[in-house]
Amino acid sequence: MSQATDDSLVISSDPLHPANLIPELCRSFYNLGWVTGTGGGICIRTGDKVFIAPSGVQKERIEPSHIFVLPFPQPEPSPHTDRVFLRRPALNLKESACTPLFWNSFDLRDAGSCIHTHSQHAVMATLLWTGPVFTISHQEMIKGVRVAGTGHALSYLDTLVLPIIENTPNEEDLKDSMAEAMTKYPDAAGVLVRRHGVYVWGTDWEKAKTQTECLDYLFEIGVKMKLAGLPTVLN
Ligand SMILES: CSC[C@@H](O)[C@@H](O)C(=O)COP(=O)(O)O
Ligand SMILES: [Zn+2]
Repeated sequence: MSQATDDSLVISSDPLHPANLIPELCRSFYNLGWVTGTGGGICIRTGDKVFIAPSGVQKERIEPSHIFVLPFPQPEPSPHTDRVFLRRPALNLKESACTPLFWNSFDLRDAGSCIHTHSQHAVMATLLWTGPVFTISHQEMIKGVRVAGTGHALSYLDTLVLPIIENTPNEEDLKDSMAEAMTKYPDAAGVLVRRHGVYVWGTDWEKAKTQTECLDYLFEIGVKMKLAGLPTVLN
């Protein structure tokens, strides 16, 4: 495994540098209840570099020096190669267990950012929608979600459909079922994970963030509607 420690890749006075944005965004996601108890996170890809937070740490207390930088694409895997890094933190940290799932969004959707939340609204949606998809229609916030997460915006008249995959004991093991769901539902902007949370991506961090906000709103109102006995999809 590479031991690169090039701090210039993560130390910048630019507040919009990914290594500054990830800690700032994780703090705001923590306050929304999306990344508490070390769960959840966000990654940002700028062309050929991917910026990823460490695993198992308080996500609201990450510092730029804790960020991993990986090349995109990764070199071809072989029995003798491991994940390749351009920069690893000096501290004894491991990259987020979400890394292979974030990679699905780059490989399959050419995303520039992917967000993983443990929002209770997402988890409740996966409990009340017991089948393979979450669906909702006739909600204004549907217009803030894009086809495939990276295409054009949905219309008020579109029904939002998001696949739900089953959880696994280890986050990494969700990679294949997430990829399968993305292939089966090519227009979906994210993938829900039952009893766990959601992955949402976009062309850049701004669009990943606003789509996650719209989807979280739709999960919350959908759950409330279902509990109130109201239909969530109208004809
Ligand atoms: C409460 S621990 C949750 C983790 O196992 C996992 O689900 C998660 O989302 C975060 O993984 P991490 O490796 O800390 O980035
Ligand atoms: Zn998780």
